[in-house]
Amino acid sequence: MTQPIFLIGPRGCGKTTVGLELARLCQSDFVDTDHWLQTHAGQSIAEIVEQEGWESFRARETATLEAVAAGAGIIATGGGIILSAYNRQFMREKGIVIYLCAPVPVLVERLEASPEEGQRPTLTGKPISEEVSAVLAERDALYREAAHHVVDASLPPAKVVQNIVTALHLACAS
Ligand SMILES: Nc1ncnc2c1ncn2[C@@H]1O[C@H](COP(=O)(O)OP(=O)(O)O)[C@@H](O)[C@H]1O
Ligand SMILES: O=C(O)C1=C[C@@H](OP(=O)(O)O)[C@@H](O)[C@H](O)C1
Ligand SMILES: [Mg+2]
Repeated sequence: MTQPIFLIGPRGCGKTTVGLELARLCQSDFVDTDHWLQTHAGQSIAEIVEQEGWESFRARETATLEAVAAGAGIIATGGGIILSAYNRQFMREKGIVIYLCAPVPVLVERLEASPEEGQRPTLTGKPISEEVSAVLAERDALYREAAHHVVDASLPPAKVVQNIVTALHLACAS
């Protein structure tokens, strides 16, 4: 692997889970932009958003993306990374971008089981089921615009990983 692989998609599609497993299989480095950002800030995303607002978080997210993309590993991004045209173009030019695509009911079920509110403060103030539907309707076209490949993320993690390995012709164990 000579360039980074960016995993994009909505909250709950499995970017962090699949990214970790893919990195393990391919013996690659793994970075999660949300984890990196929170560790370096010494604050959770919920705290940053509460104290400084979403715009400040988005600026930090872009700085994080630039910082972590120097290597050639697997990069799990946050669900809103594609809101910035700069980020979309940066990822496309710098590496391979994969959209983990899953339908609303699957995302809602996962997020209700594992809300991780410190990392996922509300985006709309609506209940999860309404929020996921509204946000995906706004962002699906942006995920597709940014992506080189779209994979079905409703499958079990190991299967999603395998489909990425196949789509990218990666020389990893299977
Ligand atoms: N392919 C999958 N099948 C079943 N559950 C999954 C899958 N991918 C992720 N999950 C679960 O969904 C939740 C959110 O996953 P996560 O990797 O944090 O998503 P993201 O980083 O895209 O927001 C976690 O509880 C995780 O275990
Ligand atoms: O969809 C979003 O706008 C966000 C998704 C979160 O990441 P995950 O997609 O890993 O949950 C995190 O970056 C932040 O709460 C914003
Ligand atoms: Mg994540």
